[in-house]
Amino acid sequence: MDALKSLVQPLVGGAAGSSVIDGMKLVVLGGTVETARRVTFRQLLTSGVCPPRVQARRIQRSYGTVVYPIPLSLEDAVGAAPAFFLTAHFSEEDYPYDWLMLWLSRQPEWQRSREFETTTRSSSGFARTADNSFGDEEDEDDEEDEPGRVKTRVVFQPTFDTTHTIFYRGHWLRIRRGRKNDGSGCEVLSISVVARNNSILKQLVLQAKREYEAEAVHRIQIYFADSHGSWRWTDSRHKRPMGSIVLNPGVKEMLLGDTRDFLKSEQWYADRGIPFRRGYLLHGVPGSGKSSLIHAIAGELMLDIYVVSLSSSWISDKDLDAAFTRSVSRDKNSSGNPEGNNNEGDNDQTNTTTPAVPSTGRRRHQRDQLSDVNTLSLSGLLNALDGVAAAEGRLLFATTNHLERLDPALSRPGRMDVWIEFKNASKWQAEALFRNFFPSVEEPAASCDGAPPPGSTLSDMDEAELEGINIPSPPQTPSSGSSTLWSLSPSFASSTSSLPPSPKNNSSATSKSSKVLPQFGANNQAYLPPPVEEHIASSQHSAKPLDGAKLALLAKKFADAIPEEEFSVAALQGYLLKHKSNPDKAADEAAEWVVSEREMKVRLQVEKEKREKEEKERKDKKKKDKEDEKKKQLELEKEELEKLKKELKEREEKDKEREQAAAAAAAETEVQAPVMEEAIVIEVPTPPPEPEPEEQEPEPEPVAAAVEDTNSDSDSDNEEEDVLPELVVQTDELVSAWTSPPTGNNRESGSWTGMRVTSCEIGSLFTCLGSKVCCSDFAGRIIVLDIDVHGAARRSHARSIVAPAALAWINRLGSAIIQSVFVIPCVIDTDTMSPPGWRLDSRRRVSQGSDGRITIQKHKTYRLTHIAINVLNHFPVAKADISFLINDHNSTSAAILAKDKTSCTRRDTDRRTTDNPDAGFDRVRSGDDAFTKQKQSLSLPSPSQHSNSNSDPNLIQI
Ligand SMILES: Nc1ncnc2c1ncn2[C@@H]1O[C@H](COP(=O)(O)OP(=O)(O)OP(=O)(O)O)[C@@H](O)[C@H]1O
Repeated sequence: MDALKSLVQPLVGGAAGSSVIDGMKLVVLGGTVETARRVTFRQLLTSGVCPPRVQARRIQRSYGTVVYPIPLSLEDAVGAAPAFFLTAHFSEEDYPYDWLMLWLSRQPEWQRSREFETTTRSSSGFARTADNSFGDEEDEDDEEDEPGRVKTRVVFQPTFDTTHTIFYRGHWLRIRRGRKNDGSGCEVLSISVVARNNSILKQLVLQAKREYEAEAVHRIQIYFADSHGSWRWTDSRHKRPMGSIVLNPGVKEMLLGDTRDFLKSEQWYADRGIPFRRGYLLHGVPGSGKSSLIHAIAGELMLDIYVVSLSSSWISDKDLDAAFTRSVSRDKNSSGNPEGNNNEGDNDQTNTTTPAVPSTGRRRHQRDQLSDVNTLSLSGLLNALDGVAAAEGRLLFATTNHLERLDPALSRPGRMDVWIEFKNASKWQAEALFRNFFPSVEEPAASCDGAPPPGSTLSDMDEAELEGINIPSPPQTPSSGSSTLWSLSPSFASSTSSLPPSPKNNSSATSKSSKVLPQFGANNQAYLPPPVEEHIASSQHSAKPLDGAKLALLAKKFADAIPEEEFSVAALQGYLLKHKSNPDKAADEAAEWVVSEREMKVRLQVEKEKREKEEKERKDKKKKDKEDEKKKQLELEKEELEKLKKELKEREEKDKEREQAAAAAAAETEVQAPVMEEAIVIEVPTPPPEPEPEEQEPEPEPVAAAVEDTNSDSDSDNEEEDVLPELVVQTDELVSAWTSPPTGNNRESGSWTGMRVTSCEIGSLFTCLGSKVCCSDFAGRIIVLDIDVHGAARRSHARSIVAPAALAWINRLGSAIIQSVFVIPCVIDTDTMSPPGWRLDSRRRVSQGSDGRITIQKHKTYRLTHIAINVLNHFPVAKADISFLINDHNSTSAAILAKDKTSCTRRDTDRRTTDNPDAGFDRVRSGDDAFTKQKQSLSLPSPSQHSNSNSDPNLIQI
């Protein structure tokens, strides 16, 4: 200390120096004590006496509590300086960030930052109002005077991760802008201060909030419900003065009185157990001021507007309910930030009296994809309006143009307490509108600055907190301070977005136009100025203020010309806007406008009717054409059916004759070849046979016997089918199986396309095939439709229904491109055999080997036999092209019948043994007596006759 004294003494000298020395003593002493304390503390931490977290907490406690969530890390705790600071962090996802940014933007230290960036972020409140903003140098003068011009203001702000020091109320604040480390990129403002407690930070936040609100007090914030059930800030609008709304006398006053009374009556409602909600239903013609009135009332009551558009594509019961139950209160205990947002839980320390404008960050952090399905139900809407969880303390305005379409449940008292009808403009309204529209020298133009109601004061608490703080313009709060104005309107957005230039703007425009500009030639003496040309005179953008008498006269003239309740106020406003610089013209031409509007209305009506008529005619014609086509199709099908029936009948008769002839022939040859008679039966397939006992097989007789059995007994086949596995396939698979390209060398023989259909309504089968399968897919193929007809259906059914239906389908496909189609309806005698659905018969295989041979494998030969017969007789199939793998005795008949074409193989699985796999194969040679006789008895058509061979009544060949 003496050394220090000796150093300082010469500098300060004498008695004056002693006080300085004392001060320095104090500093050195304080520094020593603090250093000792820190060293001790660090030792405590590093010694591991307690875990770091606990230590950090202890440090936090020992250094005082923080107001806002402060991630006081261990590093902070052991670091040199941060341990002395109280630090508050403000995320851009929360409103205080905006308040503070606005406040900071007004601080000279902030503006003097040597490292700064610029932004034109106009959506955030601070950017609109920041003092350190600048515009285009050249335009600066004009900015004030050009209403409606979109001003692009550029705002200075210090860059990220730089620290700034600002002096505030006797404290140095260390302020740093940074980003969150959680990957969100969210901006964070950190304010640190050396202080004994957090009150200085509290005061700072409150002041920033007040200033922010003072900026926002002349505006209304508009929020829209988004698809996540949250409120999304959409816009901030100037308040609309109540005086600019022209409604029949008393309506506005009543509504305003009612809303004000409601807002004051929370206790009254609570005492009586009535939900503290009030609903207003504004209904009537479009453009009559419903949305405008809501806007004006919101401004008057200092409330924000939350809009739910029921026609949104995404809206669902859940979303609506979520939106309606969000806290959107202006209550001072609420942040105004809808609860349940991303930043839920972050802001329980904030207090607010007005909702603030969310920053771009909040919009940036949008969640999942939007759904685009409107699933809102009436019950969902009713529930949202006054369900158990429905929000209280809100005014709900619903607007509609079609009252009659509303469900009575929706509009009943309790949900919609006050109904107001909006009509087209009366003469009285027309006059008032005219008066409102044009400025008068006597009346000041309607102000839209939304001056706060007198008497609104700061709350006591806030006053106490803010004692001594200089607040530029005190914000206004609603008297009740706890309500929100809601608009349930499909049209609010559109109507509010097209607000006309406000009277304020008009007046400022007027003042600009009336500004005295330097007049060239004003001092001319020799020549008088030429008169202003008419088109120049008429190009003025705003009218000169009129004196009261003239305005009254013009307004009356205008109103006289406007018919009672024929035009909407919006329409009148549109007309007046056209003449906004010329009130005389507006009044004079009103009658003319009415006439032209009427004419246009008539014209539009006529056009509309014409359009509707044409549309109706077109629809009728389309309907009629469709019906005709359907009728035609039905007739065609009916004709075809008739034709087929007739053909079938003829065939049956022929068959009968042939049967009789065959029977006679069989009787004749009974002794020599009893088999023949049996073979005849093959012509008319009947339910499959019971396989003959093995021992009967080798005899020539069993061939016929087996065939006979095929016709007489179907039950055994059914059992067999039941046992055999079936492959279930989807329709598409089936279709693709049908349409898969032919394989191998099949130019001569054609390729086979086989399908077995079970348990399917025949009509739908063909419809399905017709729609799914392209005709060309069948080109060059031999198609076999092997259709099992189930249950009670019998052969006759198969013939009369299935065959014609198939034929009709085949006709539609276009037989030209198809080599041949065989339809083999067969009868199966059970109802329950197959489960419903499409099935591909896995037991049947039609395949073609690499050598071009077609192999058909099937367990029921009688049908196969017929296929074989027809194939062999109708196609120039090369010898040995077709072989049949048949596992029962009837294969013989196929083999025999095919014999003149090829050396057919019959494999009798029953007789095959492991030792000799070929044991079951008999070779039936051409020229066999048995074969010849069978062939004769079947009267099979020769290959040359294939185009019109109808020998088998169960085979329909195209
Ligand atoms: N009664 C009125 N007083 C003042 N201006 C009105 C009135 N009615 C309509 N307007 C003007 O007409 C325009 C449309 O009005 P607004 O959107 O409020 O009508 P709306 O009844 O809500 O129509 P919609 O039912 O089609 O939504 C606004 O620009 C508004 O200024």
